[in-house]
Amino acid sequence: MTAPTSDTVIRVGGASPYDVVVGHGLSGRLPGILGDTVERVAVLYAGTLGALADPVVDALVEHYDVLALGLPDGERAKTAPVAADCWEALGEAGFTRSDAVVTIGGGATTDLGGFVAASWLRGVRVVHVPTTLLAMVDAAVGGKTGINTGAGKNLVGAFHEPAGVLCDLSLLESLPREELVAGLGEVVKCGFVADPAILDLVERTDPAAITWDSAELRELVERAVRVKVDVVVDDLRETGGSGGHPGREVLNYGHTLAHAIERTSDYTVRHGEAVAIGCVYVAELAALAGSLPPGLVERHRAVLSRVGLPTTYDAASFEELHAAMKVDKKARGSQLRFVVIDDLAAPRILAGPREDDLRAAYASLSPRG
Ligand SMILES: NC(=O)c1ccc[n+]([C@@H]2O[C@H](COP(=O)([O-])OP(=O)(O)OC[C@H]3O[C@@H](n4cnc5c(N)ncnc54)[C@H](O)[C@@H]3O)[C@@H](O)[C@H]2O)c1
Ligand SMILES: O=C(O)C(=O)C[C@@H](O)[C@H](O)[C@H](O)COP(=O)(O)O
Ligand SMILES: [Zn+2]
Repeated sequence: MTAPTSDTVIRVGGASPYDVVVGHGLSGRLPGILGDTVERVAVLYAGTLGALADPVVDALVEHYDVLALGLPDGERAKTAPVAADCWEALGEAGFTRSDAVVTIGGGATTDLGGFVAASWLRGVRVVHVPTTLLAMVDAAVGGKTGINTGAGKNLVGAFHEPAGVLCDLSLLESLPREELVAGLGEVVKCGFVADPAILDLVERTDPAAITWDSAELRELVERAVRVKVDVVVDDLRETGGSGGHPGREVLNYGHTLAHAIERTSDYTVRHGEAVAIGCVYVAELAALAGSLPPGLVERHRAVLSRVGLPTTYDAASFEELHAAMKVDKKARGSQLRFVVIDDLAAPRILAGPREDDLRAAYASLSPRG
């Protein structure tokens, strides 16, 4: 299949509407999004990705005073000292409320850069240019920003919606295969909680054919972005859904265990890989609670492993992971809460599952039990 050449514009409604654009070669759209009241633009980019950031900076210097700030790679960017360095640089350059931030990188960069934009002068405009599949379908969209602390993942942050998101699929050409596969973890998550057509597409496509320039990848990106957009327009700040739907928390499917795995592995396990393991875990938990048929648990394993994602884990004991899960933001007091599904696209919250079930679900995917 050949991907369409025109851009797809997905509108995110709400109090501060913006567009997520999916296409190829999109940096020319930046001035139109930033507007002509902006004088200075800070480009916060993953320092290893200078070759991707340079053309964007070149396009911006024709219109603005540009401050380019290279960040540590990956999760090492999501720390308080890195945010503080950015605040210092913005202060020295005299950034005001009419100036703006552009982020270029994966989800770690958009999370850190989004947080800097949210906190500088209590909020300046930010446009995200995601360079990983995961950041295109998830991290750059929806306004969640944040950093990690010693106590856990994403524990400090803010909701700060971008002024625009440019998903330039051509930027994925240099993305290592294992990073593209990690992004599919969040895509498949969207398939289970909201859009089963994603699962059908992944199951009928040769995984090797899911490449940066394929029509299949583009359809997966657009479908996953629409899932996220539909959720965040109704529950931007994660205060809850209606009619039994978990609201924005649905996007946290698989994330309670995932974040515990990331933290206890010192972030050596990729986020998307941890999400894959976490999705199998909550499927097992839902089956133990009697709500998810065994066939759907196996479908989790099959579709995730088909694209090369892990569905087992043995690098930590249940006790270590259980302790780490307690700092999850969905927890209330000492009660853990999980997003589970009762069927495809039928999510709900499972509050306070029995510790025996938590342990048994882990034993089903780990020899460490
Ligand atoms: N805010 C949200 O809503 C949200 C949603 C999902 C995930 N996240 C966060 O996103 C982070 C994970 O994001 P990620 O998977 O993009 O990881 P990442 O940002 O760590 O990037 C992964 C690696 O890919 C490299 N890379 C990025 N783009 C590249 C390209 N085009 N070519 C070559 N190499 C490239 C990076 O340098 C890095 O080494 C986690 O911190 C997670 O918590 C946030
Ligand atoms: O946007 C959301 O809401 C999500 O939960 C998307 C997740 O994929 C993402 O990993 C997010 O950063 C997790 O948020 P957290 O609140 O659990 O830290
Ligand atoms: Zn995630």
